[in-house]
Amino acid sequence: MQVAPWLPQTIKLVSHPKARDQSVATTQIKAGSSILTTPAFASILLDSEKGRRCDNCFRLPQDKPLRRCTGCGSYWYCNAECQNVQWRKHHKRICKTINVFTVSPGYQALPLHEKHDSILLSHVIAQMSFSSTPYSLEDSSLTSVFLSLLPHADDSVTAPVICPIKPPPPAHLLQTLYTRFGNNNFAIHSHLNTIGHGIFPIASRLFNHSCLPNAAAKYHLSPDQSVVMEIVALQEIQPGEQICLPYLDPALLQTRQQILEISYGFKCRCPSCSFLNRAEPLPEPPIDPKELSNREIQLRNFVGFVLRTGVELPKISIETTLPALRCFLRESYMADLSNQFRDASHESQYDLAFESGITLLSLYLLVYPENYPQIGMHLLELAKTSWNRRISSPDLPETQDTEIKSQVQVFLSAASRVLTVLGEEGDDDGPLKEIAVLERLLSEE
Ligand SMILES: C[S@@+](CC[C@H](N)C(=O)[O-])C[C@H]1O[C@@H](n2cnc3c(N)ncnc32)[C@H](O)[C@@H]1O
Repeated sequence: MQVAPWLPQTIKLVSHPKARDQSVATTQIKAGSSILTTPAFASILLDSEKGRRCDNCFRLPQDKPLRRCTGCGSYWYCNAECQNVQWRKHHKRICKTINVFTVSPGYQALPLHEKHDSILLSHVIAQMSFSSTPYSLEDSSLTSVFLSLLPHADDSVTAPVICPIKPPPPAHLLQTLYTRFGNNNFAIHSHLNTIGHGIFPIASRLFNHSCLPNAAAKYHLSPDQSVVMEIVALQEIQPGEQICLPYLDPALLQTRQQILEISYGFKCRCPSCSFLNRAEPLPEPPIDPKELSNREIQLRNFVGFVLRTGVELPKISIETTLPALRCFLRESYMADLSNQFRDASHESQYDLAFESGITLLSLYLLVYPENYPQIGMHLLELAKTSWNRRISSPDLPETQDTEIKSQVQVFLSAASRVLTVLGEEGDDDGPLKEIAVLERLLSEE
């Protein structure tokens, strides 16, 4: 069988009973290794990021303010290079029409996510119009891989209106492209904040979903370039093992199965979903505050995060959750706990923040797979909370101060260990840099 030129050597495609194909490792892949690096076929910034970031490379302004396209005033760039790259890629075809289009009733009537889809589809069509044979389906390898992707299971999805482009595309092309959007496109993020949407056809072709993924996507924002996606192994992957990505946040414990069915057209059978289905109906968390607090202590002991320097994070699977603790496997409980931790940290209620923060960490360790970035980001938040407690109480007795200082160190080293697996990504000043600054300040004391 001929091997596609874009297939990384560490992967082979084999058939999957429900998802056409699956990618399996041909060799052992170490945690933190790069599995695939692939450029965006097309991308758009979220509305909320327009004017804040460069429309080409998605970077925040560096030393000078962004320059606005003088033609339409609706696209912003860091410099002439980025503007030229995007002009040649698609902007030349839409610069004159985009403003009239985005105030038109047809565009205005679209819900926000379809507005994003409409602009992304406009970018794809503008790109394809530049070909020597406009709208050729074999135009480039990314075009043909994109068109080979599985369409959305619901064939009633209809393409939104797009910006007028000359020459006009054949009507069926919009629909052919759009039926691949919902179940294939990616949210582009920087340090877990979504900043845009993009089409990365090779990654879509290769990776199925799991709520316990062994790999994750990160994005590189480099000067004068479109966004590049990198898929990184979160754990050691054995030869023959399927490589999966999370299509959504696995902490959406109750809604994720429905979202996967509606948006992606499949029932998730990962070990975590199978366990949750078996565990239904979940018991309610205790109403009595004392009883709730005791049960939370039981949860923290069960997961076994111990605040000792150099401690390894416990490896624990959701499937082992004791019946009495299953009441906590609710996304609403996790959301409330996360708000409680954030509010208590902001309001300097450090005991409450510490307790809810450790309970939340215990749940993250149960729900997310090993080295999942959310775990590392939360450990960094815990470190910052303990840090703030120290600096806001200069008169703490020395033993207590030493204890909190060592807490900060443990949280920082655990955060660093987790986040180093995914590595640097997104905007320049990321969590790994923050950790390095805090570690330096601690060591200089
Ligand atoms: C991004 S594509 C994945 C690539 C696909 N395996 C292929 O051969 O092109 C997403 C589609 O793959 C299928 N899929 C992905 N993960 C799945 C899973 N865990 N179980 C069943 N189907 C899945 C669904 O049809 C989904 O809409």
